[in-house]
Amino acid sequence: MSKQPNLYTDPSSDEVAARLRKYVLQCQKAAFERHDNFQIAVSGGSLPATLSKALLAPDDGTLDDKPQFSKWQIFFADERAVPLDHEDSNYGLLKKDLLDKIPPTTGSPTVFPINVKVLENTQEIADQYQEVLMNKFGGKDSVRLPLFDLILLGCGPDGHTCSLFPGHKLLREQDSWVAPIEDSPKPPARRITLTLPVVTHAVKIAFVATGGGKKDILKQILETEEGRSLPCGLVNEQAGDKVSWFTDGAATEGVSFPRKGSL
Ligand SMILES: O=C(O)[C@H](O)[C@@H](O)[C@H](O)[C@H](O)COP(=O)(O)O
Repeated sequence: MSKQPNLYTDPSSDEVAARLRKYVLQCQKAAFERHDNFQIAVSGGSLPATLSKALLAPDDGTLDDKPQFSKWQIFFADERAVPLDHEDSNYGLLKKDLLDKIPPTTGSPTVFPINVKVLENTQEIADQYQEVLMNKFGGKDSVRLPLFDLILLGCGPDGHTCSLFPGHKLLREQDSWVAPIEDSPKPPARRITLTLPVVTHAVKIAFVATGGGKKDILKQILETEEGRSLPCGLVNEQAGDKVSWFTDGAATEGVSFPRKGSL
């Protein structure tokens, strides 16, 4: 894939959230032209809080500026093998930061958490989550890969994304849609994650990275050869201009990769 990802840099995290809102709503509009719902996957980390700031801001009264939550289907790009009310749960985080704050009059998204009855077996959590995806996106025999309208991701300080970590064998997984990981270097160790082919197949992929703690890794991912083989770099390489990075000035200080102006 020769096309480059889109890099957007705004001065503050509030402005990042405002731009992210516009982008998500553009993706929603494009999804409604293809089908009657908006199918997204989200990660954990700081993303749910930024998403909440973006999506719960007052709208301008037009349909294009409203998240139509009742038509949203929200899946998890990765999840930790813990109960849904555990402080490490990505579902729990999304619930606290976003879902619980959506005004009931706006309509509620349909959310697809992991099956907590099989927590002791990460392979089984992954298999069951893959089955959830098969039901929603067509079985594995009828579609090669699920096609998310949008996947929203974070970027770890080592260049990981979802629960795909640098140098890990999971980066080579080609067959499964959802895979278990028992040795995540970021705690907790036991998780499930969408695989790289699923992530890069999505219609659009957005990374949100803010704060000075991200500047070294962003420079590496966007500007160096070795950064291209990190998980975030592989997404850039394989999905090209389907990928957009939403960053603030602190996260991209010293990064000379060309910025995009408007969305
Ligand atoms: O569940 C997880 O641990 C995440 O999905 C992980 O991939 C996260 O998105 C990054 O580590 C960035 O996290 P921050 O946004 O908090 O830096």
